[in-house]
Amino acid sequence: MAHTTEPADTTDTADTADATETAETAARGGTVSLADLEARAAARGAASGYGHDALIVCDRLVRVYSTDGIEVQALQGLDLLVERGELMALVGASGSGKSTLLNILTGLDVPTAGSASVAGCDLLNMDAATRLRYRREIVGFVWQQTARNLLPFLTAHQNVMLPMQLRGGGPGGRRARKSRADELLDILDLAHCRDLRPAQLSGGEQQRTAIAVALANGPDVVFADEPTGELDSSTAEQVFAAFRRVNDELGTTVVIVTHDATVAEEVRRTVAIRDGRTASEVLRRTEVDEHGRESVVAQEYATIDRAGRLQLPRDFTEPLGIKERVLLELEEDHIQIHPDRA
Ligand SMILES: Nc1ncnc2c1ncn2[C@@H]1O[C@H](COP(=O)(O)OP(=O)(O)OP(=O)(O)O)[C@@H](O)[C@H]1O
Repeated sequence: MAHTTEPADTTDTADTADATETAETAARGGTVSLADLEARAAARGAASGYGHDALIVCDRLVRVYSTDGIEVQALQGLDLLVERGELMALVGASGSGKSTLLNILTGLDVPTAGSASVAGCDLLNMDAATRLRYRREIVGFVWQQTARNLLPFLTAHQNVMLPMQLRGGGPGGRRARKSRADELLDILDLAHCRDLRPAQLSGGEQQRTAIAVALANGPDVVFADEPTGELDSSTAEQVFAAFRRVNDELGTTVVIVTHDATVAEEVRRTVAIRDGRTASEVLRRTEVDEHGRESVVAQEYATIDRAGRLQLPRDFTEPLGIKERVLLELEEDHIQIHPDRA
């Protein structure tokens, strides 16, 4: 086990840059206005802020549902950073808060407290027009149910064209839209399905067409909710391969949300959600040994939230009978956690 660290604070560097700039301005005989200083302070704040360069930033996200006077805390201060270009999965058991988080990230719901932004869009403060643009252009979706992804009376090609037509405009007009739809169907190995309707496609072809639809307007990120939930394992493997290709070839960030922990074998980073918080992460990387042999190494990390809390995974605590408290010992380069034997 190891823990993740937060991005290094860049305040010192920014301070030095400010001082240099101020000295240069003085040397040129100029004056530094209050507005200049305020703008620099704001830039410095943004540069050193939590997840300032991440594509998706969830900071202490809370969502409370109130029904008939009963409150359910679906998200309890969830922190999450996703970098641009990642292929990652969010995994959690039923009731852990996955759908609640997904609804917020896709602009369908707003959190009760905390902050969330995707590609610089503040999800708590979007007017109706911005929200519509966000859902059309910034994010793409692939849902578990095909009926939610594809219109049954349109061909695969027409389904991919539709989001571009709804958005309207764009360089090159209809001809450019048609060729983008063909290009996406090609990337997803669906050229042979171009003129077929969803009912004439296999389950895997339908979900790959759904990925092409999600990519039509060139979104920054595609969210996929249990995209392989209705597929057998070999078809599911093809769909994961399609996500990897899209991520590699188009650089689109992909976030897969699922209850199935085996998804960790299909993506580079898996973040586990438990009780409305991010709990741990699995990172996979390829290592090459001295004989040139490649092997995939997966390591599990516990996440430390913004308040400094660390959740220990149940598979670690249960065998040792760890319950209310643990004994901590700080060593030179690590921390030891012992069961409370007092
Ligand atoms: N509209 C709602 N009103 C009241 N409680 C809700 C509502 N939606 C979700 N919840 C509750 O919030 C918690 C998290 O639910 P959520 O649907 O986000 O979990 P999930 O991980 O997506 O589960 P599943 O995989 O079963 O869909 C659960 O306790 C759920 O009962």
